[in-house]
Amino acid sequence: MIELEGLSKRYGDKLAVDDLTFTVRPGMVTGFLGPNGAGKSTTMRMMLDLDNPTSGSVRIDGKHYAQLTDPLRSIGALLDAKAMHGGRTAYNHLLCLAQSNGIPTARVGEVLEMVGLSGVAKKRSKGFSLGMGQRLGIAGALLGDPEILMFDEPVNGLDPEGIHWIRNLMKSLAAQGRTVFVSSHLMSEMALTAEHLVVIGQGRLMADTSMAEFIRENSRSYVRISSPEYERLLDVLESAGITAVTASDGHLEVDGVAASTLGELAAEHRLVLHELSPQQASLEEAFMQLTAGSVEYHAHSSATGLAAEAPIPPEAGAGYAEGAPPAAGWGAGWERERENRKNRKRGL
Ligand SMILES: Nc1ncnc2c1ncn2[C@@H]1O[C@H](COP(=O)(O)OP(=O)(O)OP(=O)(O)O)[C@@H](O)[C@H]1O
Repeated sequence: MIELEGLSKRYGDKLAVDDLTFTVRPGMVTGFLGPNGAGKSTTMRMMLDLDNPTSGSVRIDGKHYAQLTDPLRSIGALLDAKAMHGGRTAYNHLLCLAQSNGIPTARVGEVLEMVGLSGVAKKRSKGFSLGMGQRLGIAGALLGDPEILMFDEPVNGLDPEGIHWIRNLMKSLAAQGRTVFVSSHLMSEMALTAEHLVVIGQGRLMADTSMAEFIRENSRSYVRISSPEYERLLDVLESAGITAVTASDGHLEVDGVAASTLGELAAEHRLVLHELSPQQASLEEAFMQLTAGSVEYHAHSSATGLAAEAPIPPEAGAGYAEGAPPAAGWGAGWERERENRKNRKRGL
């Protein structure tokens, strides 16, 4: 278990980490998300005592990092795969780590085998590809067979087979009851790997909740419905008091009504339907929705004619941090369209 309490880090006038309090629990993969510059790496460095907090504390299974006798036996981490002595062979790099943490030499061969680097064990790591470097970093994290593992962008540079491997590795480590804390910008990957999420923006805690809850709270779910009798479908829906919005591809989108209710309504009016499908947003959409107000570095999209939605306050739900920065309105366009339709109906 990793416990953060009031953790803050200031660099000059920049508050990189702002009063973070959360617990990373064993038995599951916890994803650590945040836009660029949100403070993820700084937080992870403080967890490993590589940076001193300005205030607050981190406890690793109840102890400060400095109190751990052989740290690699308690917490293994992959932070920066390039942060190793390139002149050393993969084997010697791991051997040095093992010897400084009282880990038996035999474990070096074991972890090299686990990460698929046995064949290059005697090669200097400076000749390694990005993916090989990541694998060596992961071998270092696994070396002490620790109960807690932390990975910063572990799939960076890995090929599809490598990504699949690390995903299964993290899940199996968590299934063994270990604490697994992982940051990644690859949302699709995170959605497949993490069960719980901690999200930060501008150094502040924005969410500490389950993956399912996070997506549910930060996305719009609706039903796509289409019929060859478009106008009649619209009339049927309107007469039932249901607002539908026409999507750019000509389908109708209905918010807040179950697909089964819509199907029964269509059947009652002998309407042929070509599509009736409930839609749920992805983790990526939910993440962008929550963090839209806290993104520091973003490209301008004026060249493409795309415009961002105006921010509206998020609806706070369970697990959401008080005072989290405002998110852009996921349903703002939808609400506008609903108003327009009402106005058209009133002849405005
Ligand atoms: N050593 C440092 N000195 C000064 N400022 C720093 C230092 N390290 C980080 N920062 C600043 O602190 C903020 C948080 O940086 P950090 O690298 O922790 O973010 P991150 O969430 O890991 O970002 P990314 O996703 O881009 O890796 C940034 O504004 C960064 O510029």
